[in-house]
Amino acid sequence: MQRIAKTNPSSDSPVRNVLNFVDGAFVPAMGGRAFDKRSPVNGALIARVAEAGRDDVDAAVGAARAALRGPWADLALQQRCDLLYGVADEINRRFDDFLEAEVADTGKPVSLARQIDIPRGAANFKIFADVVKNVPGEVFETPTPDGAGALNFAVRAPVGVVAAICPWNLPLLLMTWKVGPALACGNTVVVKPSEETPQTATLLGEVMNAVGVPGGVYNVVHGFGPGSAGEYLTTHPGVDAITFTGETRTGAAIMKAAADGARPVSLEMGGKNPALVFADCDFDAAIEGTMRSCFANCGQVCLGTERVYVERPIFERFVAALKEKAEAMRLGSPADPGTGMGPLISQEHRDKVLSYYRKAVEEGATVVTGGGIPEMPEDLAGGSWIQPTIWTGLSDEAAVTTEEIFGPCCHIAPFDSEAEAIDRANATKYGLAASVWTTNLARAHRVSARLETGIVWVNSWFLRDLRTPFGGAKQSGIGREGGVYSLEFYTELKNVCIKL
Ligand SMILES: NC(=O)C1=CN([C@@H]2O[C@H](COP(=O)(O)OP(=O)(O)OC[C@H]3O[C@@H](n4cnc5c(N)ncnc54)[C@H](O)[C@@H]3O)[C@@H](O)[C@H]2O)C=CC1
Ligand SMILES: O=C(O)/C=C/C=C(\O)C(=O)O
Repeated sequence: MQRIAKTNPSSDSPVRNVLNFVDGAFVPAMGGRAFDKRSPVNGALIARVAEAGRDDVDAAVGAARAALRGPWADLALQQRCDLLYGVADEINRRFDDFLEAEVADTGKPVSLARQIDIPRGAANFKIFADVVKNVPGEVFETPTPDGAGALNFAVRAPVGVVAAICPWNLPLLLMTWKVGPALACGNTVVVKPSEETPQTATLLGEVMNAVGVPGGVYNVVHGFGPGSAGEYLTTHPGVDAITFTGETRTGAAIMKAAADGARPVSLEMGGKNPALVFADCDFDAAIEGTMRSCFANCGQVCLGTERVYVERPIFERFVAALKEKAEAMRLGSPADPGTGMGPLISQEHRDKVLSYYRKAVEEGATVVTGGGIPEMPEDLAGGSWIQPTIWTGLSDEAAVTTEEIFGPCCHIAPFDSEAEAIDRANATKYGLAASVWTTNLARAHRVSARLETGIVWVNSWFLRDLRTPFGGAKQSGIGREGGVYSLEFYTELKNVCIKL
């Protein structure tokens, strides 16, 4: 096997050569296969990515197993945590490299990735090192017939080799949200990044090597889902647990794969998230927040709002204000600090989003703004650009108001009572996140309590505290991650009973 020290050995070429990372080395696919990665901004070829076959996945899982039993298990908790603090520091030291790679893969504005994606990549290692060092334990004193008693206490052991199947919308953020807690808990990992965003996971391999994380602790295999690295990894018998973020249908397929061997899964899946805007809200804050929740990252955020319910007295004003904001948003080169919105991830995803834009019209929507492909300068014309779009006038049963679109779009509908707003917000198979905009504290409590979602933001959106439980209800997910809640998935609790 050819072993290479850096992610991109042919760095003089504008087209990168992105390799798998197995047992601490960057390696091409054993079968020699590779696929193209194109820029969402202009369609140019930016990378050739090694496509892992069964043999490559097998090697990665084998390396992870060996490290789990060997050098990783030999480290004391403090040493393990020190390495993870080192990873966080090294990501920050190489901030611009990560930023460049993430923006190249996704086309998202540099201003957004600089503020959210890359800092969270580092923070996800630090928080979980803090958590595992500080998590308290419990002791039960158990009476026994001889009067001497017994002590029961639970210790946490790593669950084993963890497969992390990752999406393309927040690649580094969501991948490290899995890898950070997995490693902090003493597991080893094999990551399968999305085929659309191979670079930052690969770059993280360099970071792992630089700070001295033993080979095999962190592995990356590239490829697609069915019939490719995703399927080979999730069906591999050497994988002990699977964590996934992505579409609900894919999550269901992964659950089926995990059933073989009765392996645990953590699933963070789709959403059709509502925002409930009451007439007593701080209007400007509600507009600003809804603007972000609908259009940030070109609408490609699982927590994003696609259904907006506005109390009737402020409905017309709200629609007009959101329209004005959407139309003022600047689409353009990610490098330009004034760019508010980049392209969608790919032409394929744009086809999907555009099919909903057409469907909205067929279903009788009023197109308040957008609805198509924007005019872009010649150098960007080959990108997967799309207009931010707002509709009104659809029923709650329309495809556009019930199915996850994952684009920069929302439907706005009026409501007349609190109970009606809650019922309509809950009338979905999804249950990830909701936003509530009101200055009435009692209402905020009442409504939050009745919303069937894993997360409720009141007068905010995507305001994250990494200690809090994060995950979805209904078909939006299984399990919660964040702070100590991540330990439920990434560790096996073992009770030790000592007879005194
Ligand atoms: N954070 C989220 O909730 C995300 C939701 N989506 C939704 O999913 C739709 C499709 O986007 P995709 O990237 O195709 O999402 P996806 O769910 O198909 O892919 C996510 C990851 O799973 C892998 N994968 C796909 N099928 C697999 C299988 N059978 N076994 C193992 N791994 C598999 C993919 O290669 C990728 O790494 C989007 O239009 C959007 O609606 C997409 C990305 C993120
Ligand atoms: O902030 C997090 O930990 C996770 C955010 C997840 C998404 O935004 C997503 O999956 O789109």
